Amino acid sequence: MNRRYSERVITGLNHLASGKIRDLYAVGDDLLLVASDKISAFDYVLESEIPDKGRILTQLSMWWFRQLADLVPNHVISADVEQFPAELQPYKEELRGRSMLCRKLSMVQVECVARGYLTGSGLAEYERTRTANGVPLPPGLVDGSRLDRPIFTPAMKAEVGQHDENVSFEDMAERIGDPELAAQLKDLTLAVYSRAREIAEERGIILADTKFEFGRLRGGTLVLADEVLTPDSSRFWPADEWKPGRTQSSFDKQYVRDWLSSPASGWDRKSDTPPPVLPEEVVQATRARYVEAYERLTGAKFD
Ligand SMILES: N#Cc1c(N)ncnc1-c1cnn(Cc2cccc(F)c2)c1
Repeated sequence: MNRRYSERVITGLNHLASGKIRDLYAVGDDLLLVASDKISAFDYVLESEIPDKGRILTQLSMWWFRQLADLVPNHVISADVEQFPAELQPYKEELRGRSMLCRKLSMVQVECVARGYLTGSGLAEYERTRTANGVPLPPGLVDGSRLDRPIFTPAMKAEVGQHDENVSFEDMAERIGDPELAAQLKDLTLAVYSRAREIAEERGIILADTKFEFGRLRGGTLVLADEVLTPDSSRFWPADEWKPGRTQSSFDKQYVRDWLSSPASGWDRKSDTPPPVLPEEVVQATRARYVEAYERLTGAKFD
């Protein structure tokens, strides 16, 4: 396992894997997803942590799973540590609010991305070919353009630390060897994104794009996995600052990006050096943005 994350791993639990921000453990036949307070920016996982980020994003995921339950089943058993198995009870204060006990799935090896707006890797391909994952798009689109209808832009999962490979729908269908499943992934991804985008826009937040992961239960049912519709798996933009033709302001990471890009940080993004520790005021302002996103979307106070 990558040494960088070793200090985060809860010794005594059966650790399976670590992503940049989260850790995965085996608990009997189930899995435990634990979100840290780490934050990434400019493709680096920063040394600084954002207090409560793991709890805020886990509780946001749980809220979205409940909002979407009529559209798609999900893998969550419980996010209440009081209901966790006995072997987890010694760790319950460390796990409280930031962990989800989930059913172990046979994961579909596709990152199911829905885009309602053009930016990032989708924009880069469009600027070269006027397509996104091989899908022709209208002329004249710019960074942040809202698409007439959301598009499905799948990616094949890459090794940790590498970027996923954007592929066409047809290529994805061939590589998973199941055209029916490919069509189901596309339909579900677009339906769930469309519902979530509406909910977010009613609350002044643009859900520009998002990445879903799906897996199958033992009986074959396709369910929504991983975390969903958080600022780590999606691009959240403040709707009142949206202006196509420029880089949009990130709802949650703009303070971090601006400070790291400013002379105050002393950091050169083009250098191979990792970003410096964040000033406390940037940490606290970023925490406040995560709390604001949670409270505006769910209508509940974060406590
Ligand atoms: N969700 C889920 C899931 C499931 N319900 N069943 C089987 N496998 C997974 C699963 C496998 N990789 N990941 C991503 C991942 C990697 C590293 C750390 C993380 F927190 C998360 C998720």
